[in-house]
Amino acid sequence: MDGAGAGRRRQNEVYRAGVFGRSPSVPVGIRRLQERAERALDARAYAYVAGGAGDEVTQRANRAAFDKWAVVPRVLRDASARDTSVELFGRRLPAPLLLGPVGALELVHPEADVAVARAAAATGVPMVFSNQGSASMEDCAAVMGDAPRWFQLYWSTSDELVESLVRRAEAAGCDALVVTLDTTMLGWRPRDLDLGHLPFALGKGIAQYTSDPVFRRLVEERAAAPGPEQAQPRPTPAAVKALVSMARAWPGSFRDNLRSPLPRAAVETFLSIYSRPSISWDDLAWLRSRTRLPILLKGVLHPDDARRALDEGMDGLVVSTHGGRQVDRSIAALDALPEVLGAVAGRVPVLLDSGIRSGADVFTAVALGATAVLLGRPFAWGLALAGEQGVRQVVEDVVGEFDLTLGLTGHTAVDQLSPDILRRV
Ligand SMILES: Cc1cc2nc3c(=O)[nH]c(=O)nc-3n(C[C@H](O)[C@H](O)[C@H](O)COP(=O)(O)O)c2cc1C
Ligand SMILES: O=C(O)C(=O)c1ccccc1
Repeated sequence: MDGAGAGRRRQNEVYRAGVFGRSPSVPVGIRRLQERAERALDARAYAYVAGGAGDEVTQRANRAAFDKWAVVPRVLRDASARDTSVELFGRRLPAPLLLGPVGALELVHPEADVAVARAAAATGVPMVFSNQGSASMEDCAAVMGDAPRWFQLYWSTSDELVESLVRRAEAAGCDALVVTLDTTMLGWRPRDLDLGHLPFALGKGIAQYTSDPVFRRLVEERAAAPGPEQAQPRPTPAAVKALVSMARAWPGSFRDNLRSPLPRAAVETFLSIYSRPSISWDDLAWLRSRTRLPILLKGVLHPDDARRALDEGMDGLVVSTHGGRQVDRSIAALDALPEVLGAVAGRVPVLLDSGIRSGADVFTAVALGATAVLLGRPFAWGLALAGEQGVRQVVEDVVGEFDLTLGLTGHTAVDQLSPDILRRV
């Protein structure tokens, strides 16, 4: 779908549906949407998506930060014809909105990333493929036509794997790379820890690895040359699940694979490879020299880091707290945005996520100066309840409310928004 005008058409559809009484496939209001998802999901899947780090102070602060801003609408400005589209890295998007990277979505719905990819393509809103996806970027791209998509990278300990992922993202038609920097280690997440859940989530987010030629070669090398025989501890149920998903990822009979050293080698390789906590600024030049795609850094909250990112030739930032899942008591994303914008001074796009729940939230973030925002948990709730259609409706609802808010505050285009329309309350 073309970007310009798409938002408008969609909003008309939303209205028509409402006026003629077609009931939505998932609740329109975010609270009921999440309540319904909580009832539909098993306790561990719900805890995994809903939960945050520590006492979830940052997760709440991400929402409270929006409540500290109020919109002061303007009247009598003819807002009859509106355009919600924005241009980002040379491409026109239907709204300042993307679907953020969310890993292990198979916990929520069997069609996982592929259902999200179809919904993204249907709405024209870009999908950011997660490095920890439950489906490979190639399988997602295959259902998207030439609709926009980006790839999110977790920096592996293997440069070879990083390079392979980048080449695959280019070949899969991705328009940008998002390097997530706030999750070199998974945060302290009591809900998951209490349910003994983490290895299980990791096991559902391995498709980018098991579909990767470099990863597969490393696993086969490890399986062929096992280290000295060690007494293996009795695997936990979660570890058994991880072994089973790894065994499924290789060709050949599942039973034979499960008996072979492959699954264990795959899990060991994955655990030793998937993250590199030693990553530092010096590593960025290496990535910069290996791709012409725009590179954005996700998880930047400090203005000095924003300045450094520009010095390193980065093309954009995503101000994010990872949805409050990483550092409890970290500053809320929206509270960090103004200083980051000050440091960037308009030189590159600055995106934001963490706490976006509605079109009114998109409006506030964009009015404060964000170029676009990423949606996270809300589309996962839509996916949980109604698969592709649920994601699609959540996206259409957010864009529809954004369009209405734009018009009802006296604007006809996104570039008219500025902090003038907001007051601190
Ligand atoms: C279940 C779940 C899985 C996530 N997985 C990833 C991931 O694989 N990569 C990544 O960069 N961010 C990941 N995130 C963070 C999101 O991209 C985004 O920053 C966050 O969801 C924004 O917060 P919000 O959902 O509360 O708005 C994940 C978030 C959730 C809720
Ligand atoms: O849960 C997350 O927030 C996340 O980023 C992740 C990391 C590893 C596997 C799956 C998701």
